[in-house]
Amino acid sequence: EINKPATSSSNGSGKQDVAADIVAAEKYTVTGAPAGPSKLYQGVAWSVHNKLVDAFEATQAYWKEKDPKHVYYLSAEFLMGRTLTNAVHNMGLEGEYAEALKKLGSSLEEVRSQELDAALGNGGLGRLAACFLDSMATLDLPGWGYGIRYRYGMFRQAVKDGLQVELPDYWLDNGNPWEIRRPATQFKVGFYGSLQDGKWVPGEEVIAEAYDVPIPGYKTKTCSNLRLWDALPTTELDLQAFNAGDYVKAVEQKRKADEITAVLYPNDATEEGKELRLKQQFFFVSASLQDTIARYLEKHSDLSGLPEKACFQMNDTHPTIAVAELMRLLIDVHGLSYDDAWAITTKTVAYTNHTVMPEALEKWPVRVLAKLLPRHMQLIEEINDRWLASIKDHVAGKVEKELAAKAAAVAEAKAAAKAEAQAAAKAEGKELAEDEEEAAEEKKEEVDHVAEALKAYSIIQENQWNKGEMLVNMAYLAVVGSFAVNGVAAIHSEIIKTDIFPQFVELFPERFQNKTNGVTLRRWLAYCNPELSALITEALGTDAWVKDASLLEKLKPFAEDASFRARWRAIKQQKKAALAAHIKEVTGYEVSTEPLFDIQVKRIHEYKRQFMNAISLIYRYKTIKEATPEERAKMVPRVCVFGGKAASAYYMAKKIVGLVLSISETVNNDPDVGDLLKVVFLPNYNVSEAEIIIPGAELSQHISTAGTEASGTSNMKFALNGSFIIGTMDGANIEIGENTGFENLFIFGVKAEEINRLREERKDFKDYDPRWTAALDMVKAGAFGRPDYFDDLVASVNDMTRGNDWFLLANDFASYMDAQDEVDKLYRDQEEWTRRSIIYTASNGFFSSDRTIDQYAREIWSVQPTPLP
Ligand SMILES: CCc1ccc([C@H](C)CC(=O)N[C@@H]2O[C@H](CO)[C@@H](O)[C@H](O)[C@H]2O)cc1
Repeated sequence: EINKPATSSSNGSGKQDVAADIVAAEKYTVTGAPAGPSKLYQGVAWSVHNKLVDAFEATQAYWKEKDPKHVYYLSAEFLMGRTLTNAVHNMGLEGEYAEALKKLGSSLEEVRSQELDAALGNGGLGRLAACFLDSMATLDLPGWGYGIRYRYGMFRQAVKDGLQVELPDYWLDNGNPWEIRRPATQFKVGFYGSLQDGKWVPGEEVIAEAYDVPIPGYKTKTCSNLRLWDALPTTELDLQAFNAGDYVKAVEQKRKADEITAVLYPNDATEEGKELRLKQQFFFVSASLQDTIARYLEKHSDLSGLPEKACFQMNDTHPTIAVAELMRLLIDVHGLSYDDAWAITTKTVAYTNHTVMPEALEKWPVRVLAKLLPRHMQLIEEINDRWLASIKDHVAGKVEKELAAKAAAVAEAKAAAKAEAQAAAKAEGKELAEDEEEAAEEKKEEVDHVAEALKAYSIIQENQWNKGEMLVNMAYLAVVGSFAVNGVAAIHSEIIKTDIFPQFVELFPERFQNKTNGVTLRRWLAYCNPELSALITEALGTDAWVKDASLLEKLKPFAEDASFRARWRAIKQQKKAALAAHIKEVTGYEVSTEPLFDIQVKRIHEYKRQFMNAISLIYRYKTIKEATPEERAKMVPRVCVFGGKAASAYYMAKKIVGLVLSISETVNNDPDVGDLLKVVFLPNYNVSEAEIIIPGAELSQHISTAGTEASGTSNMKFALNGSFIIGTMDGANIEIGENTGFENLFIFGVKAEEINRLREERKDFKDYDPRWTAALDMVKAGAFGRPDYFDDLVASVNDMTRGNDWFLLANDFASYMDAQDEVDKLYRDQEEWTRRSIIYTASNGFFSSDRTIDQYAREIWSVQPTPLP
């Protein structure tokens, strides 16, 4: 079934003649591209494909036979990036392929840049899923990822006339050697239609076809799976319609199927609420659940055993329709009772929350859900009714207590008032009259209170911005339908308990956990920074740290060794040079490698405060312009790099990109500035760009308003590559500080617990830092061109009359600037800087996704490592 391009036989030594392999596989390439790196890349990729398939089949066959419990990671996004380097190194084939490519007059370095990124994700959430797959395979954990095979991934970002433009991501045009099409693995998925005597009769049906992407573990035979679903029409061409000349109708079904998996929604933290988005979510969830149940029933007949053999982890609320779909499959298709189905569902499904931003929490209008998925809406209503019924007494008890307390307070106040009035009346020699109907009023009120209080627990709730419209709160459905709920960093897991789900924590506190994020050390240190990795391996005398990150701790003593520091610094310089070359190639800007390389790369979002960074650079520019030669001589030069995509419909984020580009244009072409400051916006930030940028960084910025960034994962990648962090007490910055020692981080800004108060008071905020005002005045004065264009951006943080600056940039600016001065101060002492840079790498093995996944496996999934014999 699996298509394996014919490759050459072994060269008699049993050792596969990889070079011949590659040449043979080159013929297999789809594109017919002329000889050259891209064709060679295809040849290498297909030859690696074969080795992957062997490992994949062996693993899946073994797990099928052993039938261990599996975890299924349901995610609408998998930001995989490139595969070649990761696959060759994880399978320990780098030697063979380097040698073979040398024979063919090329190298892995040369061919790997021919590969297009698999950009099936927006940012943090999608990349985390990819790191998790690498760790699950490396830890030999039986598990699959389930997602969508988008035809077009995350848009490619280009810059035109100083603005972001979005271009389609034709990532499949040259074929995809990393997937295996499974024409035999297909499931029907229905939409719309109606309920006829309780049975759902879909109005539209498509076929979900599987594509398997082998996921090789590091230094293990285990090769797990990422199954992505593509949508096919039940009938490709409606010949009747065609013959009747209705050509549109003839291909209508195909068009409808194609649109489901056509494109990834490019929003990173604002829900769009488009019906097609829900269609995408249900499509991959239904196919994944049907697939898992079908494979379960191949070995088991009783579905009540499913929780022992499968666990579904929902990557945020995007797959949460799974709660209703599993109920439908168990009841409508497999004939279980509601209670049995609910018992199975709530023992099988778990939910991870990745954001507290209100605009990112999905709430589907009942109208939309009922139209697209009438049976599921019916089930969600039943789930909600039974849920509210099950907690009614608890809530009534609470209301009673609160009312009693309030009544007592009111009575006390009344009694006091009455005593006072009576005393006053007595003083004037008059009697006081009793009033009946007040008692009646109290009685009536009590009834409403319980109903009112229950609303706070209801999965189905009224839209507070559009009275009368009912919404399904997908996060509430996820919490009620899951046996475990976790946040992605310590502070975040506390915030979701206190701010997002307090009423649920009250009822089942044990369900709430924390699982601090992590990143794979293979891609994000060993493979993107082989030079630094070689030095670490040499120092530790082993490369075991790549699989056991806690061994990095042993690097600490080397920080005190000057010669080791010199080699460490030399490698950082090397990586800075590589980054500088990339900047030159992509932007044309020449940057020196002497300055401090200061990086902020992540999705553009107001809460991530790229704008505050930009304002600080305007002031740095102003300082340079006004400085005397003596002062300039003492300044620490900087190369400041920005990277990140703005969601295509996110107006303010696009303005921020525009401002950074204007600052870059102005500063970099200002002869007065020279190498003292260069500002660069690197377009199309993605996984492959990150692999070049992160090793070349010396300072990375994670400056979100405290309490807004759930975790962050680039902070971990920078820290592991010896790059300092300037940041707020937010997300995983805090745990990085705890591991690295806060004295080694440049922490600034208000704390999460102060935010609400400061937001209250922000309208009377007066003490603007003069550096802030000076910088914004330059923008308003047109120092960076098109002042009108930036007017509302400036107003968004500087005009409290318009109730702005929600993310408190003005509040944090002074301490941010002071922290930046601390950075300059330390950078002047390169020995101390390097010493601490080594401490960063040595202290943050905790942030390996192997540690994270090991915790999920033990504390949520109850899945055991099942390595091949
Ligand atoms: C409905 C649109 C939408 C799309 C994506 C999202 C994601 C949850 C946003 C996201 O990527 N969150 C990031 O997840 C990372 C992995 O846990 C965290 O490290 C980041 O802090 C968090 O912003 C929300 C809403």
